[in-house]
Amino acid sequence: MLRNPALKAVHSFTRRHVTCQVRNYNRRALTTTATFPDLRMETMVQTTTKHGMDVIHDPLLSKGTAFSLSERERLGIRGLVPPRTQEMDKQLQRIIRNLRECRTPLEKFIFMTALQDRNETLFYRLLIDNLEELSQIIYTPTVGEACKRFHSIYRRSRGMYFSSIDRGQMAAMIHNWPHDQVDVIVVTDGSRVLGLGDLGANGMQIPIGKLSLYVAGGGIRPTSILPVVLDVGTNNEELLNDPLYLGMGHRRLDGDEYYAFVEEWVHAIQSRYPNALIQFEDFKYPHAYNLLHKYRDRICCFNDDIQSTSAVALAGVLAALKARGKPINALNEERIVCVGAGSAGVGVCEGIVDCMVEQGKVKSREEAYGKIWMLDQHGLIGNVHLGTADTSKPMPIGIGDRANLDERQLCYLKKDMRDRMNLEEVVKAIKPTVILGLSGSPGVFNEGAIRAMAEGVEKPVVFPLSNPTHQSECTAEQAFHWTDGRAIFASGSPFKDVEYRGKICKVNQINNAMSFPGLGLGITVSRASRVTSKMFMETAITIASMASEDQLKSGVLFPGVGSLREVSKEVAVKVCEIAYEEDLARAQLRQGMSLKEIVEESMWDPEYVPTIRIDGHM
Ligand SMILES: O=C([O-])CC(=O)C(=O)O
Ligand SMILES: [Mg+2]
Repeated sequence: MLRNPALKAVHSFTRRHVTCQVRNYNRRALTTTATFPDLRMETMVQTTTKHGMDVIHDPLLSKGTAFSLSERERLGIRGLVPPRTQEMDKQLQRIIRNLRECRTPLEKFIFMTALQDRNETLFYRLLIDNLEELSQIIYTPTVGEACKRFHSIYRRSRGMYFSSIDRGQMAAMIHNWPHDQVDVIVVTDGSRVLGLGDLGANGMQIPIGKLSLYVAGGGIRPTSILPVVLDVGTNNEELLNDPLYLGMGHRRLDGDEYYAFVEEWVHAIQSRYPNALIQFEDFKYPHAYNLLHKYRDRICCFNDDIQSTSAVALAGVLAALKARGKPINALNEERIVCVGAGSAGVGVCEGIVDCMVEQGKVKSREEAYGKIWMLDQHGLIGNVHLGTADTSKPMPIGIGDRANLDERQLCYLKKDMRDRMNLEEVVKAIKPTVILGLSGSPGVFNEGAIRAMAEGVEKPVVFPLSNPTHQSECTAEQAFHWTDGRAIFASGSPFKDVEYRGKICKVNQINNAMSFPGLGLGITVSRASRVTSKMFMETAITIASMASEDQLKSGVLFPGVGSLREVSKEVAVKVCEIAYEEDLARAQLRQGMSLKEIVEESMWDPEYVPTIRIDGHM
């Protein structure tokens, strides 16, 4: 039956499919070698039951103008695309030329989305080959603008929406998703999108953008990802009053109703995809923490804004110690100011505290809390009994209410300092060595504060981490000018390097994108059942060790987003190691292969593979 050498080749790769496929083509007398000139002994193939226009309109199958003649023949699309078969490099030339003609980042975003909707292989090739430039379009910062405008630039559906009208139906609905294998799910309720606040269902662009980076940076398969919005309503008046808004037109569910909604969704996911990693994204404080606390020991999940941001910020601080010529286990010698007390602020500080405790140079957790001064939108979390500082000019930072501080935030309360001191007062009083911005409030790192900081330390570590760019606590230019070019600088969104008095001052980007694709890859490869704190701490240490001595000296803390695949590989290997060490891995290790080889081999690379049609009744 398998006389044809090409069919034998396929047979050795996907026995089940090809045996069936042979039957199929036998019936149509298409078993000559000529039908499969593109298949060789070692050829990878993808199979489909689709035919004709359905192939062309499926972005996971479509190759646009790159279908070979024999593929056109066997997929029933002969004559349905222009006659010349165009290799991928030619397609890329055309795409790049068109992309360059887009005038604004948002136009580029719309262009990239359209490409993703037509041909995912080409989309990911383009993205991977131009990661530094294009991650700024499909991800931070442009994705922020795209979220705000989601309901007006909406073209085609992607991902799944679970909304308040779906209660009681979610377990059935999850079966509408077309793929049986899902490895990574990114879910948001749109309540705190980047530093932009409540954007309701418009937040969908965030899971889509994050998952595109999972594929491009972490080598996860595009068929194995699922972006999700939990549409529990919105409190954004502008959206509620906009007749074109696409989400539910009621205010947010809260309290028990909210948690019951999420619980039903988790059950639905678990019923179909029990092994999938769930990334909670852009949930407002304290829901973000409460959900993490509820689910982290029950399912394979993490919160990106709390845990990944924490890992990358810690990586940045550790690398900054190295750049200053200090050992990385001297974290306890730093004095750290954190502006922002929401999920990211508290998450980052907890990661630093965990690390100080792990390094063994503090006697207690309390001592570690003492090295961090936290400010919320009213100023320092200090001692009300000592009086409150001038509140006539409240700091415009963060969301939330000073009166609602919880036990996580109160750990940082400074008993010996007045409550609500402003940033400059705090800086003058404690002379910090590191200042972190996780406030979502632009400009809060003001000149007075940063100049005062620079007086007390040779190389001030200035990390305004809020996103997107216009929410940053200060600009790179400001940081270098106010510190005479001495700052070690990193921001959440990209800035260009700054020239200051003839010297090029290096800008780093500390974004959780450096962490989550590698983490997801490690979890997927090892089939870890849980995501643990150790995985994040080791991720931080791994990333912090990636820059060379020379790079550190020049102010580069670690490789940029352009090297995301290399960073992700290292992180994934570490995460796998921990998964096996902690006895959480469910994948069998393969004999004779190192973890690094297994990770490398499992990374998906966008290239066209021959497509063959199979019988739908397999
Ligand atoms: O999306 C980003 O660029 C980083 C992030 O998670 C956030 O700011 O919420
Ligand atoms: Mg986020």
